[in-house]
Amino acid sequence: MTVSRGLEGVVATQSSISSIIDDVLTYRGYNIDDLAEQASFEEVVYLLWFGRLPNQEEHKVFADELSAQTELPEEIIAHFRSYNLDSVHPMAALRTAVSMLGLFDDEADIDDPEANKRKAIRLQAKMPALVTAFSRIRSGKDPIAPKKGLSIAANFLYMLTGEEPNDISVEAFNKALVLHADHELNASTFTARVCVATLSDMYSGVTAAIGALKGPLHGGANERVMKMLKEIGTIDNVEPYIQNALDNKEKIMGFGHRVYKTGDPRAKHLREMSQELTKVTGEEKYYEMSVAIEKLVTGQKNLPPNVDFYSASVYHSLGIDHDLFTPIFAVSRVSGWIAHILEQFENNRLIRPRAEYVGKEGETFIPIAQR
Ligand SMILES: CC(=O)SCCNC(=O)CCNC(=O)[C@H](O)C(C)(C)COP(=O)(O)OP(=O)(O)OC[C@H]1O[C@@H](n2cnc3c(N)ncnc32)[C@H](O)[C@@H]1OP(=O)(O)O
Ligand SMILES: O=C([O-])CC(=O)C(=O)O
Repeated sequence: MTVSRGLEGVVATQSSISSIIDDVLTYRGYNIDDLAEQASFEEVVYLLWFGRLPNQEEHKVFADELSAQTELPEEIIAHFRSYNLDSVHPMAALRTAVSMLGLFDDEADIDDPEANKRKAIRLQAKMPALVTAFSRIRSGKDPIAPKKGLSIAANFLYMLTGEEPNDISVEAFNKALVLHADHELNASTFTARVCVATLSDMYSGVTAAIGALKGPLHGGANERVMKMLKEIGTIDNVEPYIQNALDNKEKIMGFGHRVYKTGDPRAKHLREMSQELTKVTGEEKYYEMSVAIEKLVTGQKNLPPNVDFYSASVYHSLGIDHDLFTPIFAVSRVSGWIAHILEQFENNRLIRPRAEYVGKEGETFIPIAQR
């Protein structure tokens, strides 16, 4: 048996959703750079699920279908209110809430392609509502319904704050959603596929994926990046802080990647957005500190920043609480998880690798009374 630790380099499935070839990322054959600059998040969701870009009419119908399904069951709102809101992490709340959503979906366990598409719309539509409702409830406010006619990006910011966001914020947030939507066989997407390959349901697959995204080696890194920026505090402290961390062989959050070797193509968009948005907020120091960190880490370790690095200062500049950064990742990535779940169902086979056994052998059983 040959063991590949962390399944590095193992090709576990074929997929026609997104590709990373020579450090270029595409969704359904479209370069991420074009999508980031020109597409709405709704268009990207459509593209991921149905394999092609919508025309204007299809886009409108799809956006209307999504906006008609945002309402949350009262029981989930009540559940949020019952938590110890000082200590529950929003990713944990989201994980449980998505699992609960399955309890209120009459088609949750119905496994046919049309029912799966309807579930996909319900699930995607409710994710922003879940994250913003939890955020408002823990600040002692009531959740607010989305505003008709606003995009998913605009509505997220509206439901979070209660105020209609400006165009710069909406454009930036839409771009962030586009950039995070799918990424080949990353850990959370693989988790979703493993789960539904047992012929379990979509809610189980997405719940499992949220659990995988939560960890700091994956989606949870964006919150940790912001924690690091706050700890560093000033541009003068970047060098000693990072040098000390590198000398102690600590991982610098937001750097490195299993697949990209020359750099993550999403990072440059987020770097640009970070520069623009920090100018607007007057907190340029977060952009400047980030650039200085990048210089040190790439210089010394040859590790380029990944998608999580500059997204931290972007979301901070949009006034978003730091522990909502990873839930926002999930609001976007659920589109990719669903695309992969649908693809897995289309051509399913149980996913069950092997482990090389390295434990004891030939042990003699001693009955419990004699041990
Ligand atoms: C959306 C996303 O999921 S993007 C990734 C988000 N995660 C992070 O930003 C967390 C920080 N980064 C990391 O932990 C890693 O780079 C990962 C998890 C992304 C990829 O990990 P792997 O491919 O397993 O690489 P691995 O962890 O084995 O690292 C290889 C070497 O690079 C070093 N390295 C990797 N990432 C970093 C980092 N961020 N800071 C410092 N050193 C690092 C490791 O210490 C290791 O060094 P060694 O060979 O001297 O022991
Ligand atoms: O692909 C990965 O391993 C992690 C990542 O960048 C993502 O999920 O966006």
